[in-house]
Amino acid sequence: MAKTIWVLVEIEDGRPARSSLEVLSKAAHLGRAEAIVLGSAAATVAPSLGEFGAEKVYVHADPTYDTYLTLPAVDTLSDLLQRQQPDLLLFPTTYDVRDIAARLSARHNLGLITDATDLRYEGERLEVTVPWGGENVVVATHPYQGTGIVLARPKAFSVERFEGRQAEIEQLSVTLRPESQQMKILDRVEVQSEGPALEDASIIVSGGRGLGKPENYHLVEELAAVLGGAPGATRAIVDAGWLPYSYQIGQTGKTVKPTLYIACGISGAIQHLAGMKGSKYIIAINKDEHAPIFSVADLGIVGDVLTVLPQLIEEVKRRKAQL
Ligand SMILES: Cc1cc2nc3c(=O)[nH]c(=O)nc-3n(C[C@H](O)[C@H](O)[C@H](O)COP(=O)(O)OP(=O)(O)OC[C@H]3O[C@@H](n4cnc5c(N)ncnc54)[C@H](O)[C@@H]3O)c2cc1C
Repeated sequence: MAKTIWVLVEIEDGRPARSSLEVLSKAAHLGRAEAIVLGSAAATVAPSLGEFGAEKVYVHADPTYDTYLTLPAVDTLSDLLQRQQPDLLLFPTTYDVRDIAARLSARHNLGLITDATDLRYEGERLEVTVPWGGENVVVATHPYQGTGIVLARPKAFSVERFEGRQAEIEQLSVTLRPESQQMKILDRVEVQSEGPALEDASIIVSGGRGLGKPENYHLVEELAAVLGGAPGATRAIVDAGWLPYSYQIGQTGKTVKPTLYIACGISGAIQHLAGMKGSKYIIAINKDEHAPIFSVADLGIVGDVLTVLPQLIEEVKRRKAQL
């Protein structure tokens, strides 16, 4: 029998978030995909989800979900889980959803596998692929019967269209508990940046501690700008306060998959590689010819970033001027 897979669909700017649609498309290939959409824009978003693979959508269009952090969503999903037992909750890895998944796992004693890059059913058994440092992966499963939870990495799956599919819509009637309205969102602050977002950029120029000091990071920004890409960073320089966390790429930062990733003064620690080694082409600039980053690079430049970057920027500008 087809597996029933629930996907929690987040809303961004009144539309379903891309990371949710990626996971919904995957769920539709694995079995019967059912979406849950919560918040003031839920009723508007719900009808479009059939096109992305949902066969059924549970809707609760209540603004409380927009105002309070995660707990109202956890309550609603918990109520739904008590009434129905899907085979799997397949969720995108985002800040809120990570929190929701952890709380559901604890409340209902459900197995939780995080950081998935792929999953499939082998008969009744779910096999989840999880990167495990360097070139290694592990295949994990939920050993017990019943619902399991998997959090998938962003960009692990593509968004697909299921032409003509129309989802059945069920309005949830849930009473939201006042005791779950304790963490109120006071303000939403959008970090202003020019050029494409890191997650969407097809070219990323990323800087590390090899840049020497924060004032040199402008070289990374300049190269990203002339190439029409986005600037990124390692945790070392984010932790050092050079840049906000939104720039961090790696295991505890963003996972990116651009066509071209240029690593400048980055050693290539496994935690950094975890977030960028899916890039199609990697260029590394490092003065240490034995730096681990060269093991994943398609093109390696052994040299001082402070010398190489200005030359590269000038050369790109010169060639662009000739176009
Ligand atoms: C649990 C955990 C999670 C982590 N998560 C992340 C994560 O999400 N993202 C992440 O990035 N890191 C993460 N880290 C940290 C990671 O282990 C490394 O410490 C970090 O990636 C190193 O950053 P870096 O390459 O900028 O610095 P370094 O490792 O110090 O490397 C600097 C490099 O620059 C080169 N260099 C120096 N001067 C020059 C120059 N003038 N020109 C050219 N090259 C030069 C050096 O040869 C060296 O290779 C995590 C660590 C842990 C324990």
